[in-house]
This record gives sequence, structure tokens and C-alpha cells, in this order.
Amino acid sequence: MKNCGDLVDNKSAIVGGVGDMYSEDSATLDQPITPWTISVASGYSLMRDPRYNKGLAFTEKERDAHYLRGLLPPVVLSQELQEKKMMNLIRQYEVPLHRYMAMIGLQETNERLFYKLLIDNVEELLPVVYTPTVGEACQKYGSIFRHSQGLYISLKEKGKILETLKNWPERTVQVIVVTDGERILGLGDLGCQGMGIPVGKLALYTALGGVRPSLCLPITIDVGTNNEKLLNDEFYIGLRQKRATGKEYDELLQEFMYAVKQNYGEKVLIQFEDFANHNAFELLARYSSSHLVFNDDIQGTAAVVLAGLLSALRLLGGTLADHTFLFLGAGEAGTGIADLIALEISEQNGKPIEENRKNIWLVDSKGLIVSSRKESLQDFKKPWAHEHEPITGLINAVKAIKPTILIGTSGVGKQFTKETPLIMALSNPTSQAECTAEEAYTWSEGRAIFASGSPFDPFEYEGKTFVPGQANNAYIFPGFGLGVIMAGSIRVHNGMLLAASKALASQVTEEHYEKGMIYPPLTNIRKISANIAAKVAAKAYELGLASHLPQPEDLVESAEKCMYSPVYRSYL
Ligand SMILES: NC(=O)C1=CN([C@@H]2O[C@H](COP(=O)(O)OP(=O)(O)OC[C@H]3O[C@@H](n4cnc5c(N)ncnc54)[C@H](OP(=O)(O)O)[C@@H]3O)[C@@H](O)[C@H]2O)C=CC1
Ligand SMILES: CC(=O)C(=O)O
Ligand SMILES: [Mg+2]
Repeated sequence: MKNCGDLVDNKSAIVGGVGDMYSEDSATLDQPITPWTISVASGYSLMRDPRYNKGLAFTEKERDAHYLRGLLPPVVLSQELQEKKMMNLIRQYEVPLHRYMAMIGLQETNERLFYKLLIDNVEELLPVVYTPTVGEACQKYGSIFRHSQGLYISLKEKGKILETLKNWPERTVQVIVVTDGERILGLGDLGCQGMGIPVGKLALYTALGGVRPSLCLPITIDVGTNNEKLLNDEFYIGLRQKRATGKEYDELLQEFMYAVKQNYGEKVLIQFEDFANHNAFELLARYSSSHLVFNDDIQGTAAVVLAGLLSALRLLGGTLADHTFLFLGAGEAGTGIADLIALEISEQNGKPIEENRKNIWLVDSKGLIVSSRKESLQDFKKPWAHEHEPITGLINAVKAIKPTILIGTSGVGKQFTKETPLIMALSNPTSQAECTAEEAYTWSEGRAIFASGSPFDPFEYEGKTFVPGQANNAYIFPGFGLGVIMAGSIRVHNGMLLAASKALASQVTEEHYEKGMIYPPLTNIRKISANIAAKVAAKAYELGLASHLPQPEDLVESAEKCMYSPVYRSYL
């Protein structure tokens, strides 16, 4: 294959491709020439450039060669010592938001050190840069705002979106994560302050999936907010107006989608994130035949939950078709997961998907979704309107449906009060989880398998320690995206989602099962992502969607070679 590798140690020479003047980066698959069109900073500006800054790790020779002498104190530290020092510092902050701010501060000053910390301490730092803390950060984004990250496209940019995209310093972009801030985790409409989500998701693309930071672009579309608290907040960073809807919204989104394609080409992956469901399903449907689009909340979540189910079945026995599913919440996550489960059952038993939907039930804020409600239901709920008398309330639905698998996707905390063999409380952040790990294990007297969207600590019940799984799309989208990029896939297909699910499930071992885990530990996430990427890419080749030909022989090896390494490069 063409070289898409990053160098893993700072002594290596460039492996093919086109290198930059610091021998730092070689060209990636989609990057046949170096994107550097501007001169490279030296001296003071080099130290102020987060992508190249090494702080006290600049060597004596580098200090001489790049006019840094005197600009740094005499000591030269290794990257490992810098990492140790930063981790010590971060651990001293007791308030999670302070840890978040320290991490963002590091990302803004020394990008490689930021990623080294995140990769080496993934279990500890994921809850800081991602859920749950990123939720609080978005709520307070205006107050803690220091340096701008990502690109803001507001109604003010209407008619000028292409020009706005050109202001972004990178000419080559492979992944865009975009939100309009209307459904940020389970915290609702946070308007422009939703930017924390694309920034956090893309940090995971790099740390967990190895997509290099320069190829990642976080975008927030600001069409206003209906959040009165934010509209009245003097530190709010967005447009101070109610949300634009209908034609005005659609036109802005259309201009955005076409400008992205024009500026970055056909193969930029556009990941929709935390849009409200009244826009999310439509955007995905509208652009999936013209753009490479992926909705993480609908599709990524579906793949991670299906993986958890496939892996749990090895513990519970039986097949998916033997189970009765009940979802609390029938939005993007709920119906997205339900759809993928039904699709997988159809692949397994060959029956039509409509038939296999019958064992899958969903409850929304008005009660069980049943056929008598069909007329008034949003389109994405209609396939789930089964014959049944109307039922309100989760408890009544549980009594009537008797689920063996209960999945919370309501965005509302503290909802589950019933024992079930497999419980997934997916809503984020932690405050919105439908139940806690302690509740799940205590109610079921240690029998339930439990997984949640945001992390819970291991819980000891009657002498046995249970490790809750983190059913979060973070397991899927970084590897999935890497697979799409590696193959140069031009579209996302459900078959690729199923492949990602199975790749994740296959990495759960007996040792994990003994601890009640249905997901592999996040400590191995880069290996997991490489395996997911390989299966996703293989599926893209099989489906004829891949454009990077010929297909590499060993896709896992290719994925690993593609991955960004945060180790400092030598600038000599
Ligand atoms: N773990 C993970 O990886 C992921 C977790 N999530 C989390 O899942 C949650 C939901 O996200 P998403 O599906 O996109 O949101 P949506 O807004 O699309 O869906 C929420 C659903 O919950 C229903 N609901 C709200 N309140 C209640 C209630 N009191 N009782 C019953 N149902 C209720 C809504 O009902 P109605 O339709 O009647 O309004 C709606 O069907 C969020 O907290 C999000 O953070 C999302 C994606 C990934
Ligand atoms: C995890 C995620 O994507 C969400 O909660 O929206
Ligand atoms: Mg999301």
C-alpha cells in the first residue's frame, strides 16, 4: 500500500511519502504531497506552535538550530518526564472541570504531549476530556473559553461558508465532526457551546484511532439556541437568537455540506454529532447518497451496543432472537440500536427485518410505542409501533413486555427500578444514567450484566468485584473512521457497522467475562481500533466501496502503520 504511516520513533527516517522539513510527517494515503505551504516557525514562534512545540524537551542541538537558546531554562527534559510532571499536576486538581481545563491548556500548547498523556493514561483521562466532564465543560464553555478551537459556522457566514472553510489552516482534512449543539449528551440545547463535543470526539479520533490531528476538523454550526439560560448568560459565545428552523436551517446545512465537499473532496468523513433527532435522521438520509456521512449517535452507538450484546450472549447463552428487548428512549440512540439489532438477527435467521423487529419494544416520553399511536409518531419510530394496548410508564411496560434486555437511551437519569439480566444505561453524562452500577448489581443480587455510557467504578457485591462496561460509541467511531479512511471508502454501509460490532465483540476474552465485562478494557483501545478498522476496511473492499486499490494484504498491519504516534520528532 502507499505509505500512510506515521513514524513511531524519532530516530526513524521518513518511510516513503513526502516529508516535512522537520522529518516529522510523511504523506498519508490521501495526502500525496506535503500540505505545508507556509514557512515553518522557528525560535519564539516555534515554541508557541502547539503542533511542534516540545517545551523543555527541545534538545541542546535543537535549541541552537532553531533560535531557542535563552528562551527556555537550561534543563532538558525527556518527554516521559514531562508526561510524569503533567500527570502529577492534573491529579492534584480535585475538580473535574479543572482537570479538563488543564488538558485543553496542554492541547493548545503542546499537542504531542497532550496525546501522549491521553494515549498512555486512557482510562484515567477519557472521563476528563470526554464524558462526563466534557458535558460540564460545554455547559460552562463561555466562562472557561480561552483560545478558540475548531471552526464556527453561524448564520452570519451564510453565503460565505466556502470562504470560511478556507480560513482553516489545514488544506487536507479527513474527518469532520460537526454539531449544531441542539442535543448535547443528555444535557439538551447548549447552542454554540456544544463545540466541546466535536473537539473531544476528534481528540479521541487521534488518541484512540490514530488519525493524525492535522487531518481532523471540529465544526459547530450556530443557528441560535432555545436555551434561555444561555441566551441570558453574558459569557455565552454564540448567536443570541432563537434557533433558525425550516428553510433557513436547511439552506445553511446544504451550503455547508456542499462547501465541505468542494473544499476537501469526496472522501472527507463527516460525522454528525449531537444534533436533535428532528434533524439528525433527515440529515443522514438526505446526504448519505451524496456524501460520506456517519451519525455517531445513531450508527456508532448502535454498533457499540450490538457488540456488547453479542459478547454478553457468550455469557448468557442463546441468540439475539431468543431475547426480548425494551428500550427506554426512542430517539437516535434507541431506534438506531434497535435497527441494527434487528438487522443482525435477520442476517442470522434469514427472516425479514419486519418480523425480527417484533421482539424489540421502545418506550418514549408518552409510553410504549404501539400501533394505535402510529399516526402521531415521528417516522423513525413508526417501524416499532407493534400491536399492543397503550401503556404508560416504564414499570408498566416492563411488567407487560417482560424484557430480558433493558436499554436506557432516554437522556433522563434514575429511571430504572427493575432487575433484568442485562442492563445498559447509556445516557450521558453520569448524572443522566438511567441507573448506577451499584443499583444494577444490588437489585439483581449480582446477577445482572451492566454497562453504561459514562464510566462507573468497579463495584464490590458480596465479596465479588464487578467491572461495569462502558457502552460508549468511543469504542467504535475512532476505529470505524480509520477503517473508512484507510480503504478510501466513498460511503458508509450498514455492513460496515456490523463488521465493526463483531470486531469489537471478538476482542472480549474469558478473563474479561470472569469480571462481568462485556467490552475489552480501554487500555488496549488502539489495538482494538486497529482491528475494527481492518474489518471495516475489509467490508468496504468487499462491498466495492473502497477507492484505495489494491487492497493491502494485511489490513491490521496497515491500520497500525497508519496510526499517529505522539512521540516527539527530531527537528534536526
Ligand atoms: N453511550 C453512548 O455511546 C451514547 C449515549 N447517548 C445518550 O443517550 C441519550 C439519548 O440520546 P438520543 O437518543 O440521541 O436522544 P433523543 O432526544 O433522540 O431521544 C431521547 C428519547 O428519550 C425519550 N424520553 C425522554 N424522556 C423520557 C422519559 N422520562 N421517559 C421515557 N422516555 C423519555 C424521548 O421521548 P420523546 O421521543 O417522546 O421525546 C426520546 O424518544 C443521551 O443522554 C445521550 O447522551 C447517545 C448516543 C451515544
Ligand atoms: C456518547 C455520545 O455520543 C453521546 O452521549 O451523545
Ligand atoms: Mg453524541
